[in-house]
Amino acid sequence: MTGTKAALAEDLAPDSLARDLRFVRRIHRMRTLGLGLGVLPIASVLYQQQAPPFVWAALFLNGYVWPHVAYLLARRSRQPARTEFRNLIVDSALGGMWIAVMQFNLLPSALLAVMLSVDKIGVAGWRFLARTAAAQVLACAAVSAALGFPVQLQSTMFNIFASLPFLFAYPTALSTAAYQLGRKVLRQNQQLEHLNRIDDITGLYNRRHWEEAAARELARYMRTRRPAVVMMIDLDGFKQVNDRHGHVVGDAVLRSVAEALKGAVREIDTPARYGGDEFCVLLAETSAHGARELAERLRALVERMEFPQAPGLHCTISIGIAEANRLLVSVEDWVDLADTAMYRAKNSGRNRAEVIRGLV
Ligand SMILES: Nc1nc2c(ncn2[C@@H]2O[C@H](COP(=O)(O)OP(=O)(O)OP(=O)(O)O)[C@@H](O)[C@H]2O)c(=O)[nH]1
Repeated sequence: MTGTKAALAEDLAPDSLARDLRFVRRIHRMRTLGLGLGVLPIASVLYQQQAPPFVWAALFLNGYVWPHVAYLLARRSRQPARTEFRNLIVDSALGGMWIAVMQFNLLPSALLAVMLSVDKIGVAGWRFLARTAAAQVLACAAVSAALGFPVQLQSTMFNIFASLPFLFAYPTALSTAAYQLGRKVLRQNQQLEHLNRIDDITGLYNRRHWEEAAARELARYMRTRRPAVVMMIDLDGFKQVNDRHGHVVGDAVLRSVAEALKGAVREIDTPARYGGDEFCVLLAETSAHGARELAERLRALVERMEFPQAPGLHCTISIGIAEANRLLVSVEDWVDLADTAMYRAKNSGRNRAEVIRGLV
């Protein structure tokens, strides 16, 4: 597997540890920033309340120790993502607790409640928010009840200033993370789309991609009457190669022929694996005459090939060539024509190229 393919497979796997750990790291960064800055508005209220030292200690632990504890818990867990979701619920509960301790001081409390909601939606949507909000409300109600339901809504200028860094920095960081995630998904979709068009064994384009390219070329031919050729190439007696030498050697033969094909055609041509032991090439701006020269070169190349895994093995190919003509209605017609030429080559003794002429 190529690096890209391996990374993509890992990301798309239903249970990928590496992906979970990336998720845990992302949450750790957001939590460290959010709590680091979230401490400021809470501290401004505690300062005004002249809170006792143990409350300050609790704030310090929550703001600067809990992010690292949560990270370690998730990292060491067998199911890091699941543990991280649990940590996020704890975050919300602790947030609810601080709202009660601040006696619902309006701006810091609203800020805390909003930030703890938007990041949950960003991580896992509205359903998850419902769970975390429940934890937040319960913790808030319990602590407020324990304190005798004190309410002091008014926010001072000091509270407002202390809230500003959190107010600006956290949403910015959240939207940056969401943007990066969106870009990544887009990139992965593009990679997937590309991989869906590549043949695994040979690395050539597959039939799906090739047929689309051939349809475009046929449409171009109909508009411009510029020559174009479809070439079908089939290995001779490939079943025997597999039977005698095994499928690993068979695959190596397919790869070698694909390499020869890639090396022989021009940038504007489209070689592909049509399926099984059959290859196809779309040759733009090429007449049947030019295609025959290429076919001959290719035929000679394959005939001379040697395979270290199977000394003494020699392979040949039969090639059918069909130029585009105005009676072609579809790519299938064009392929049929080239296939007919290829079967003629097989029936005439193999290891040769045949051009089909005229409008069939
Ligand atoms: N190793 C390998 N073999 C494949 C693959 N795909 C198809 N084949 C084999 O290719 C062989 C094609 O055989 P046939 O279509 O009968 O043709 P042939 O033996 O080449 O005979 P002619 O075409 O008449 O010369 C079959 O044995 C398939 O199993 C593949 O990806 N790898």
